[in-house]
Amino acid sequence: MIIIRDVTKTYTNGDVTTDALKNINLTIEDGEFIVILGPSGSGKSTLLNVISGLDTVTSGEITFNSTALTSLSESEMTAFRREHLGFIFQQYNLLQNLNVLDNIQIGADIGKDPLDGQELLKAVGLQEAGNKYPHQLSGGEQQRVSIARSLAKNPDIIFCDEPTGSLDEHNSKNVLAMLQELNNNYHKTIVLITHNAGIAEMADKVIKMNSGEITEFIMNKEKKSAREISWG
Ligand SMILES: Nc1ncnc2c1ncn2[C@@H]1O[C@H](COP(=O)(O)OP(=O)(O)OP(=O)(O)O)[C@@H](O)[C@H]1O
Repeated sequence: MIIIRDVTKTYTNGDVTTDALKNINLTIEDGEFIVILGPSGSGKSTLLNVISGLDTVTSGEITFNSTALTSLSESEMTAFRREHLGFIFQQYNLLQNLNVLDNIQIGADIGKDPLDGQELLKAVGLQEAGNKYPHQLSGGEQQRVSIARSLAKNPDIIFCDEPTGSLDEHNSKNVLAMLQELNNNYHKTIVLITHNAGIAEMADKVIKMNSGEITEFIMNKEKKSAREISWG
C-alpha cells in the first residue's frame, strides 16, 4: 500500500513559483487500478513523478508498506524503483538497434526476480516478433513491447503516463486490455494518467485533479472491460 500524506510540490524558476501539487492525500491499495484524470497542467505527471521518486516532494510524506520513500537517499530510491516499480510512457522508448526480445531483456536485467522474455512476448501477443526490430512494428505493437519490458523485472506497481496517447482506438483498447489483464490476473497495482475520461470506466478508483489539487474521488461500483469503455 502507498500512503501519500499532505504532499506539496512547488517549482521555483527565478521569481516564478508554481504550486504544482497542493496538499495531496491519497491511499493506493495493493492491486488497485487507479486512473488520474485532469486537464493539462493540473499536476498529474508531477503527482506520478513524486509517488515514483522520479522527483522530490517539497513537503509531506510518501510511504510504501513500511518504507518512508520521502526519507530515502537518491541511491536508495533508485534501488527501490528498480526493484518495485515499472513505467510505461506515451513514447515507447525502445532501443532501435536491438530486437524486440533484447529490448525486453533490458528490463529483466535490472530486476531481482525477472520474468522470462519469451513468456512475456507471448503474454503481449507478440510471440512471433522476438527477432523483429522496433521500426518493423506498428505503434500499438511497440507499446506492447514496452509493456513487456516494464513487466520483465516483475514490478509490484506499474505507472502509466498517457500510455495510449499516440494510439488509435483499436490499438489503445488492446493495450488497455493488457493492463487490465495484468491487474486482474497478476494483481499488479496500476496507476494510469490520462486526458481520456472513457478510460476511467476501467478503474477501481478515479482521481480528478485541477490546479494541483484533488477535486474528486470516485469509487467505481462496476468496472468496464477495456473493450467496452466509451471513447471520446
Ligand atoms: N520542471 C518544472 N518546472 C517548473 N514548472 C513545472 C515543472 N514541471 C511542471 N511544472 C508546472 O507544474 C504544473 C503541473 O504540471 P504537470 O506536468 O504535472 O501537469 P499535467 O496535468 O501532467 O499536464 P499534461 O496533461 O499537460 O501533461 C504546470 O503548471 C506546469 O507548468
